[in-house]
This record gives sequence, structure tokens and C-alpha cells, in this order.
Amino acid sequence: MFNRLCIIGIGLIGGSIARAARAQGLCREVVAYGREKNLLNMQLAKQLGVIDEFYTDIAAALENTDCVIVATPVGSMQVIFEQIKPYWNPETIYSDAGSTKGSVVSALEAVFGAVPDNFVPAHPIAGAERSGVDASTVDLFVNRRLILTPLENTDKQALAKIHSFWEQIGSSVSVMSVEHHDTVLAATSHLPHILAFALVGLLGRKDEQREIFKYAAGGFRDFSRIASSDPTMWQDICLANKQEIVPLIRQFQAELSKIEQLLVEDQSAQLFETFTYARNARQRFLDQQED
Ligand SMILES: NC(=O)C1=CN([C@@H]2O[C@H](COP(=O)(O)OP(=O)(O)OC[C@H]3O[C@@H](n4cnc5c(N)ncnc54)[C@H](O)[C@@H]3O)[C@@H](O)[C@H]2O)C=CC1
Ligand SMILES: O=C(O)C(=O)Cc1ccc(O)cc1
Repeated sequence: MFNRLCIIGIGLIGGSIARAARAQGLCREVVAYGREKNLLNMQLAKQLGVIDEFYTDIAAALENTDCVIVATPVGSMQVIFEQIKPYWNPETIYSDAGSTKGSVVSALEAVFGAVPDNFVPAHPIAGAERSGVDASTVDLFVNRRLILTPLENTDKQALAKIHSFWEQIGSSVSVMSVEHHDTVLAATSHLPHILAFALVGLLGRKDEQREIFKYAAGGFRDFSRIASSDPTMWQDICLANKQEIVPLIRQFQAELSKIEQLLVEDQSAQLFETFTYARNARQRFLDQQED
């Protein structure tokens, strides 16, 4: 499918894309670009056989590439687009893996004036709380969703190729608008991560923290897992999508206040109703997923 694939940011996501692309024979060669300070991680990527070569010089990394995927934290993408711009090739397909799409589109507009036709914005809805190439796996995207958010001017052939690329590495591909993506992901991913960070932060500051973590049952382990996620990545995501996240935080605060009031007033029937409604809603989501 591609001759030379270049991954910018060979971490959990970039490394997993590289592994999967190689395993499925979707490219002849995979190279990575990164900064000097990420040399050890890139050396490891080469040692592990995840990539063929790595570069700290962007021009060398981009030479003869027919596909470039940017897989760095979303806050660094504008700087990267500025670095790529002098070497932009209309024949090459460019894409990304960023968790927010409005910010990626704005960064492209800031650098190029408009989103280039040969850039296909993408977001794999798969990952983990771990970072770095050593956490990457060949099957991270298998049976997981991937969202493409093309614009009106996105080149149809580039779109079809990126669509097929992700399908061949096992993802189920959906297409939606940039705005819809950021609204949905704020609720399903960004708010839950903020809640996990907030709860674990609150409990961590309590004197009895050792006791709290020692006697935590599975529920707390499940809920708090995502609070182990990378702080840089999540700082970038939250700032990039704050216009969607802040109203949700306010709605969540109102929901918590309602529950607080029910407890203060011993309103057991309403408490039961609140929990039953949520339980049924979750079951409906699960049933829909099976469709
Ligand atoms: N971790 C996850 O579960 C998921 C992450 N994403 C998105 O994928 C992207 C990458 O995330 P991960 O792979 O988890 O992060 P990671 O921390 O494992 O890898 C990111 C890589 O980008 C490099 N990098 C950072 N700034 C750079 C810059 N200015 N120039 C060159 N390289 C730079 C880092 O050195 C690192 O190697 C982010 O945009 C994230 O929002 C998307 C889906 C899931
Ligand atoms: O670890 C988890 O459960 C995640 O939710 C991983 C994740 C993080 C960021 C994304 O944009 C998509 C998936």
C-alpha cells in the first residue's frame, strides 16, 4: 500500500501503528522522526524491530515518504506542521492519530492557511494508560473503532487509502464531522479521564491514602486505571477541547449535587431511581454496541 511510511512520534500509538502496518505488509519500510531528547526511545524502537530507521532531522525523515502519520501529543502538532511545511509533497498522504480533531484542523489552518487536501484527520479509539514504544503492540487497533473526520476538500483517494489502511490493521472505521467527534469524545473519553484524575488526586492527598489504596476493591481499580495516563498528553487534550469539556464538567457537578441532596434528605426511593436509570442506560449502550 505504501512504500515508505514515516511516523512522527514513535510512542504507544505510533509504535503500534508501525508494528501493525509491518505485520499486515502495508508498507515496505517504516521510519520515525523524533527529537534528540527522545533518542533512547527511538533506539529502542529500532532494536525492537518496530521501525527500520529513525531520524532527528525532519528533511531526512520525510524523504521519499508516501505516507506520514503524526502521533505526538495534540499540543505539539502545530510546531510539527511548521517543521513539515517546507517539505510538503502533494503526492504524499498525511494523517494523524490525535485525540482531538478541532485542534488539529486549527493547527493546520494556522500553518497552511487551510487544511491541505492530502491531510486526512484520524483518531483511533484504542489505547492504554501506558506510553512509549515499549508499550506498543501489534494488535492494539484490532476490533477497535477508528474515526476519520475528513473536510469537504479532503482528497477522496487519500481518504479511501487511509480508510483501507486502518481497516487492514483491524479497526472498524467510522466517518464523522470534526465538531461531532469533539462533542462525543468530550463525553466518552475526556470527562472520564478528568474524573479519574480528580478522584485519585483527592484520595492521594488524604492522610489515610495508604489505607485507601490498600483496601480498594476492583471497582476503584477499574475506575482509577486511566489516572495513570500520561499527564502531558491529557493536559494537551483537555486544553484543546475545553469548549466541549467545561460545560460537561458543570453538568456533572449538578448531577453530583443532586445525589448529595438526596443523601442529605435520605431520599432512598429517588436514589434508587437515579442508580436504576444509570444502570439501564449503560445496558442500552452495551446492547447498541452489539448491533
Ligand atoms: N495513549 C492512548 O491511549 C491514545 C493516544 N492517542 C493520541 O495519540 C497521540 C500519541 O499518544 P501516545 O502514543 O499515547 O503518546 P506517547 O507519549 O507514547 O508517544 C508520543 C511520542 O511523541 C513524541 N513527541 C512529543 N512531542 C514531540 C515533538 N514536538 N516532536 C517530535 N516528537 C514529539 C514523544 O517523544 C513520544 O515519543 C496523542 O495525540 C494522543 O492524544 C490516540 C488514541 C489513544
Ligand atoms: O486507556 C483507556 O482506557 C483509554 O481510554 C485510552 C484512550 C486514550 C485516548 C484516546 O484518544 C483514546 C483512547
